[in-house]
Amino acid sequence: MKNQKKLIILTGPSGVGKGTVVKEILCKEKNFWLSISATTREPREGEKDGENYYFLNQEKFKEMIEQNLFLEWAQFAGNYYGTPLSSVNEKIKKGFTVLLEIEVEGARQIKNKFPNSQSIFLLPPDKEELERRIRNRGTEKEEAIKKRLSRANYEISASNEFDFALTNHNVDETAKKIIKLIKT
Ligand SMILES: Nc1nc2c(ncn2[C@@H]2O[C@H](COP(=O)(O)OP(=O)(O)O)[C@@H](O)[C@H]2O)c(=O)[nH]1
Ligand SMILES: Nc1ncnc2c1ncn2[C@@H]1O[C@H](COP(=O)(O)OP(=O)(O)O)[C@@H](O)[C@H]1O
Repeated sequence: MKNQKKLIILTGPSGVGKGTVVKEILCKEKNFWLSISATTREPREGEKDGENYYFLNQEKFKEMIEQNLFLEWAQFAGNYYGTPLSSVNEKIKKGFTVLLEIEVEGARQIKNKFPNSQSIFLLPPDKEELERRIRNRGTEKEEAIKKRLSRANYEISASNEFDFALTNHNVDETAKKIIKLIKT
């Protein structure tokens, strides 16, 4: 992968608004492409295989790890998540700016492998707002919410490891700021 500047990492705690902001960015920028990750977590209502994620069982996920088919992978809140290598390579070759919406461990792996990639950490306005956003989203059971919130402290404390840290107050403004960072 030569043009690593076209590889953008968007990270930050669960519920901060990564997915929402990425959607807004993709609406505004037609030359950007969001990598579709593989995961062992159960699909949420309305999520489609091959669209939101590739939903795999653990056996298949581990097989892919052994075959070196992931650019990075990590465990998060009891499940595996990973970025499939081949589609990212293909899109970069075609000239797309590739976005990876991933948690902190995977973000570190990408930073180490591709020093020219750009990394952006999204922060919540405060902890109470983060919890409100996760709860109001209404997609998780209490146990999964607790796991995500307890992980959030650790993730937020890693925010200074990344190239930029932005507070996600407003979706449209955050999307615009990220596009500007990527393009300058
Ligand atoms: N390392 C890594 N993390 C991922 C990947 N795909 C998604 N994630 C992250 O895994 C975490 C959990 O994702 P998800 O279960 O969809 O929950 P949500 O963040 O609460 O919407 C989030 O921080 C995602 O950004 C991936 O391919 N690799
Ligand atoms: N700037 C914002 N202000 C208020 N609510 C937001 C904002 N960004 C995202 N949200 C809401 O917060 C919840 C979590 O957002 P989501 O994009 O799923 O987060 P993540 O992908 O980081 O887990 C969603 O219900 C979303 O609509």
